Amino acid sequence: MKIDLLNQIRETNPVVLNISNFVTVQDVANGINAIGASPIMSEEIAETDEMVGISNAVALNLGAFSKPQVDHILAMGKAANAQHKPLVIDPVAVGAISYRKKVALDLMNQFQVDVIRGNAGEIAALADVAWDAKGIDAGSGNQDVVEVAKAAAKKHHCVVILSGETDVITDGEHVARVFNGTPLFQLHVGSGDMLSSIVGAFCAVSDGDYFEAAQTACLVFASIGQLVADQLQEERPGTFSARLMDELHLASVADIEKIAQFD
Ligand SMILES: Nc1ncnc2c1ncn2[C@@H]1O[C@H](COP(=O)(O)OP(=O)(O)OP(=O)(O)O)[C@@H](O)[C@H]1O
Ligand SMILES: Cc1ncsc1CCO
Ligand SMILES: [Mg+2]
Repeated sequence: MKIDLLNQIRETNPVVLNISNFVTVQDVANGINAIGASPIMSEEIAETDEMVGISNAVALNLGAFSKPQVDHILAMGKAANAQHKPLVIDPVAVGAISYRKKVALDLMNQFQVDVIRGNAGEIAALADVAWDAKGIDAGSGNQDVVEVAKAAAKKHHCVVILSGETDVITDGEHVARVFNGTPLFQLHVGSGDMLSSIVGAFCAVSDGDYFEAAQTACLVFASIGQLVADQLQEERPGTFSARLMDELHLASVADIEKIAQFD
């Protein structure tokens, strides 16, 4: 685990280009900014090549798309591949809505993603493993999440992050797990979206080792959430979300090293 990648983000301020969803776009932009990278969002297909050109990573969020946006997402993914920019996808609710799964698979057949970041319900759907996903949430299932994540990574030839109480990160062979976090993340819609785009920021400074970038992003994000939760007297989702932004900006590598739990 190379926690020092956090300092590299803060030193080099990489540009992370996002297709976001209208629900969480502000949190995603501020989360990227707070951790030390530079967000830019796009809604116009005509600017795709130029946008990808100025970016150091691309994050595609499938949280709320219409047909014209699917064309835009496709163009963005293809441009990221053509311009050799790291590409992350967040397949929101593909476990709950069959149309979304079809669109996500169709897109991923036409470009190669470097990292997929989703919860157990989403990753199980992309691995074709039985799971009872619930809307945008993970839902429930009794398969081993490590095996689910490995199957998805092998199927899609990329790094997979299956997030949850324990985050599982795998390239299909090697597996890392992050045990940090807080249930308060679940009370803030968009925690997952923020993580996916922050994975993009870590990929941007990773020299092409996206497995390491993905692990480190999970460790940093989950640990910072845990730091915040540890400071609260009771469950306060509003305070958590504001303090999360503060600590994404303020937390040091040493703060994270003190509480980091992973294997
Ligand atoms: N029960 C939990 N305990 C500790 N940490 C958690 C728990 N559930 C989720 N997390 C953390 O929350 C963050 C977001 O992951 P999550 O799996 O909730 O994404 P998601 O389901 O896509 O969320 P969203 O609803 O925002 O799209 C990750 O850092 C993960 O480690
Ligand atoms: C609530 C919700 N609906 C579509 S996207 C989204 C935010 C989580 O991605
Ligand atoms: Mg999500």
